[in-house]
Amino acid sequence: MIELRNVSITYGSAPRPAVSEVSLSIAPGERVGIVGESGSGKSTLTSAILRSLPKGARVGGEIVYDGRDLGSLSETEFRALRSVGIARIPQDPLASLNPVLRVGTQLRDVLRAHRRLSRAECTELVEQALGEVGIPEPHLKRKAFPHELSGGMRQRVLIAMSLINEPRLLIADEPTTALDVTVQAQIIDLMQRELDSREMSLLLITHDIGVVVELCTRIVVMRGGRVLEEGLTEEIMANPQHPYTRQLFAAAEMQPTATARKAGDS
Ligand SMILES: Nc1ncnc2c1ncn2[C@@H]1O[C@H](COP(=O)(O)OP(=O)(O)OP(=O)(O)O)[C@@H](O)[C@H]1O
Repeated sequence: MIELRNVSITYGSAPRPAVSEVSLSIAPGERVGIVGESGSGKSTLTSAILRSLPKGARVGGEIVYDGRDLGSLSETEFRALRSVGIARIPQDPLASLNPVLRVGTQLRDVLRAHRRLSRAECTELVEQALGEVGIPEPHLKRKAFPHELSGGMRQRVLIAMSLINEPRLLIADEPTTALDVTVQAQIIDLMQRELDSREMSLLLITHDIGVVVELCTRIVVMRGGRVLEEGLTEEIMANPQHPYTRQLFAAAEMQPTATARKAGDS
């Protein structure tokens, strides 16, 4: 579905690339997690897929989506492809919602961006989407402004927004980082449920390998702009090759082999 072929990205006049020669493919329905410390190049990679890198950044290699090189599409072609094919859950719910628009209006605008729907149809779909992500009383909450909702509720709204047009690829960039620990667990559960009920691919970006283990079938470990290690989640958990991967497990307070055994037992 999406394939990165030897992708390197350099910002402006930076002396070395932020991302070096990364190759990666995601099949339909596959869930891939990219994990690595701050500065390892994870967000740069997703920005390249979404063509949202700052001016002056140079991208080498190819990013191919459904057989088309994204770099060769016009702005209009890319926008059309993106609105139906690729959606993103951003990192910071508050910064990503418009503070002066009701959440229902923001969801309706996303729906209407590429579908012709009556007002009543929009309202019905918006309420349904809010209900699905566990927002209580969606018929009332759709009229709320973002600041009237808790951080967890706002992240649920963004998840509803990213799913409302049924994308084929969902990109989630640190979707739980801005939330407190209990809410993080609820959002991971919600994402798990939504992923299980849809035929959708996931590219998850995080510094927390625990989140990847919960949600992804495959792990890609990045450091210094390069892929250090890649493999099926259970294989990497059972037998991490690189000391850095073991450090990530330690930072997430997970014992790779012991956790794998526990997961296998259940
Ligand atoms: N707009 C920019 N201009 C110049 N350099 C940048 C820019 N954005 C990121 N970088 C550099 O690119 C490298 C990779 O950063 P990136 O944000 O992709 O890493 P990350 O793994 O996503 O980190 P984080 O988890 O902190 O978001 C870093 O060295 C960073 O300083």
